[in-house]
Amino acid sequence: MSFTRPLVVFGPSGVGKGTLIARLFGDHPDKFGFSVSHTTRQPRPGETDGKEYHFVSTDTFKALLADHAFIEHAQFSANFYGTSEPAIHAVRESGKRCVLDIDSQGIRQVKQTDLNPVCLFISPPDMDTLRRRLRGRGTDDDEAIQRRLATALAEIEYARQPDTCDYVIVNDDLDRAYASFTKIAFGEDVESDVIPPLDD
Ligand SMILES: Nc1ncnc2c1ncn2[C@@H]1O[C@H](COP(=O)(O)OP(=O)(O)OP(=O)(O)O)[C@@H](O)[C@H]1O
Repeated sequence: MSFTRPLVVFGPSGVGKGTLIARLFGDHPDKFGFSVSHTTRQPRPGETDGKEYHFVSTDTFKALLADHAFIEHAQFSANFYGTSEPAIHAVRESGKRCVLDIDSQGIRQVKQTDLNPVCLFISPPDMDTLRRRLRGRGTDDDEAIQRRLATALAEIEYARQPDTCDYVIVNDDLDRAYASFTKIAFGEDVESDVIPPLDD
């Protein structure tokens, strides 16, 4: 029964992962959830430890990191963020399916745990569409877009390796992609798309 397995969604920046996940969470708030990350940043007013984040000191974070507690971690400005295996299990224990939006580095690590994730690659129909979505989103300057596109090529290459993906969805038409995404999220066995050439 794949509904209980964490759903790992990955794909190049700007392909539409966040859009699909936000729509799924909006439509089914009681069925899906993100895991609660650890962070060294200070709580903002209204934030509760264990709810938005597990707030920890830098020393504690580094000790957890040394103990291989995180399946992925990142640093943004001076703050560390990490996703722990127990935090992912906790989502399932609350009766929801855990959805993870992580990069290929994180996936390699998740695959080494006993989390047994379902891996879903969201592919652009072509690279020109990806470029246009990144520009259209308006959150990055040209240099940042170039960096995201360079990283995209590595993510796509990883996705093409045998045994990386359980499913592929080409995010061409959003409603079509979302219909497949919903089925996979609910554990239905759908026919996977094929990653296009992406050589433009
Ligand atoms: N099928 C689609 N057709 C047209 N535009 C889309 C489609 N899917 C997403 N978009 C648009 O593309 C842009 C990028 O989408 P989004 O931010 O969800 O990407 P992402 O994969 O989550 O990126 P990141 O990894 O950088 O967070 C957004 O402006 C979004 O509205």
